[in-house]
Amino acid sequence: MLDLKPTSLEGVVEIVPRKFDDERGFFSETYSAQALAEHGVDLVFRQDNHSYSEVSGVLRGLHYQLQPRAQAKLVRVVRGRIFDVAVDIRRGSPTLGKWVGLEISAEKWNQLLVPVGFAHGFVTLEPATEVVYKVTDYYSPEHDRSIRFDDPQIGIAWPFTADMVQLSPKDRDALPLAAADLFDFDT
Ligand SMILES: Cc1cn([C@H]2C[C@H](O)[C@@H](COP(=O)(O)OP(=O)(O)O[C@H]3O[C@@H](C)C(=O)[C@@H](O)[C@H]3O)O2)c(=O)[nH]c1=O
Repeated sequence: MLDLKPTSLEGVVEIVPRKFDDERGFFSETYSAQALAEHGVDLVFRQDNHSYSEVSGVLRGLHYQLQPRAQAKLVRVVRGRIFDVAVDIRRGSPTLGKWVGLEISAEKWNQLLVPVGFAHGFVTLEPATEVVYKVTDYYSPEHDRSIRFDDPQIGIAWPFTADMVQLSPKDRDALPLAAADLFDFDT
């Protein structure tokens, strides 16, 4: 049982799994292929990822893998909070370059589904934040790409200014959208 909420970008959806609280704590099915299929989401996930960020303001992104190793992602937070972002990077898409961002947290128990064709990134809003996400293909460094998180052409309203965030060297050297390898709209 889960709730599916559309966002302003078609295909990017917020998912809220049911959570059963009781005197011991809670129980929740955090992923059910069947429950997602009932909502028309038919994906095969092949890898689970878990990242830990020590401080608030750690920004990872905007990342994607090119075809044929593209990944859809199902993102959740088991500790702390993030501002999670998906950007449409499909050439020919009516929403090319548009972004959607929302808070994903352990407290809200929500998830973000980022389809193939979108770049993904997040910034931590609390220290010791742990993000756990499923991806539909294996990591492939040759296909791995990063787009600048602060590309003015995209204009993401991050909750931190660029001088406040902590980036990896790869993300510091990322290309703007205009210079990036994109997807085709029909992929
Ligand atoms: C992403 C990834 C990284 N690694 C390794 C490579 C590197 O040595 C180390 C850290 O990698 P990165 O700096 O790319 O990690 P990170 O910046 O956390 O990358 C992640 O960011 C978020 C926003 C995403 O959407 C993910 O798909 C992924 O790109 O982990 C793997 O072994 N498997 C993987 O799937």
